Amino acid sequence: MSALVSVQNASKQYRQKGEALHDVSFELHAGQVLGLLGHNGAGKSTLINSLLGAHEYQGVIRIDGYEPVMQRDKIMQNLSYISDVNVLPGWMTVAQLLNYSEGVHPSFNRSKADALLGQTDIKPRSRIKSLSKGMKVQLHLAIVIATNTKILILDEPTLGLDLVYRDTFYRHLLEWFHDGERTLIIASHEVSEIEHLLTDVLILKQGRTVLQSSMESISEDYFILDASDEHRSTIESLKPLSFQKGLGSTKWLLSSQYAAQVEGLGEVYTVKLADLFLALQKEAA
Ligand SMILES: Nc1ncnc2c1ncn2[C@@H]1O[C@H](COP(=O)(O)OP(=O)(O)OP(=O)(O)O)[C@@H](O)[C@H]1O
Repeated sequence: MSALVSVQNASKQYRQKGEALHDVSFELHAGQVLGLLGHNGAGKSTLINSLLGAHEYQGVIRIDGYEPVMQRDKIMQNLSYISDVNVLPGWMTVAQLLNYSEGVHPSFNRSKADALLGQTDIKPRSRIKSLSKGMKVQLHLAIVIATNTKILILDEPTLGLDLVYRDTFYRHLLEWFHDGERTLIIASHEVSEIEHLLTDVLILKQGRTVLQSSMESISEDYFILDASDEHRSTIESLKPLSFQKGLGSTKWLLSSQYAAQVEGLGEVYTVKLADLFLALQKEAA
């Protein structure tokens, strides 16, 4: 099965800023959900804009076999993008946008879009600019779902949405995702919110990859040890990635290569992606 997204040694230099992305590589096949993580300025949007063909880059990128800048019309048939910034045309009504989508996308399933919107408070006659932020995101997702896209990129999709909207958004997203041969890239700062959705993770810092792994390997490669402070110096010699002090004990984030050496020293827990994300941001600071 060929990759839906293939990125080899992608780099990007902005004229005024210098290098914002350095030598990033990954591949995504159907069924994979990649979490693209990094603090502000890490290079997430730069990478996404390269995938969308929005700017020139160095390296080789293929979206469903097509090169994003030269073959943008081709990639847009199977690639959709939802961001926190409002990209829907505010002057249109919901019905006009659906008519338009039906006109430009041959595979657009109007009855699917109508059914999804029927579950929301969004009315066909409403102007898009009069919708709340949460409603706009729901509308955008309904259009993406009805367009039957293969590759979806989400850039902080739920920023500013309340918990109920977030929950509905991710529920619809997952139902749609599991209903076809698709891949998903989710860029976010909200690690704990998306952690359970991911199959893979790519963490960037200052344009460079600091962690690239499947979620399965993360729990195999790292663990948390909650140990009494009498063991502090033993554990410190094992190069912990981070630690969190509690009352009389400390939680250490350790690499699995040291598992045998700390046996019996305390309680062992599975590592959360959020712990690892924070530790790596500090470590490489
Ligand atoms: N159009 C541009 N021109 C010049 N520099 C840019 C441009 N866009 C981004 N940068 C710079 O490139 C670096 C990476 O920015 P980018 O927006 O890709 O990060 P990000 O991970 O998406 O951050 P955030 O989470 O804050 O959106 C930053 O130092 C930023 O200032």
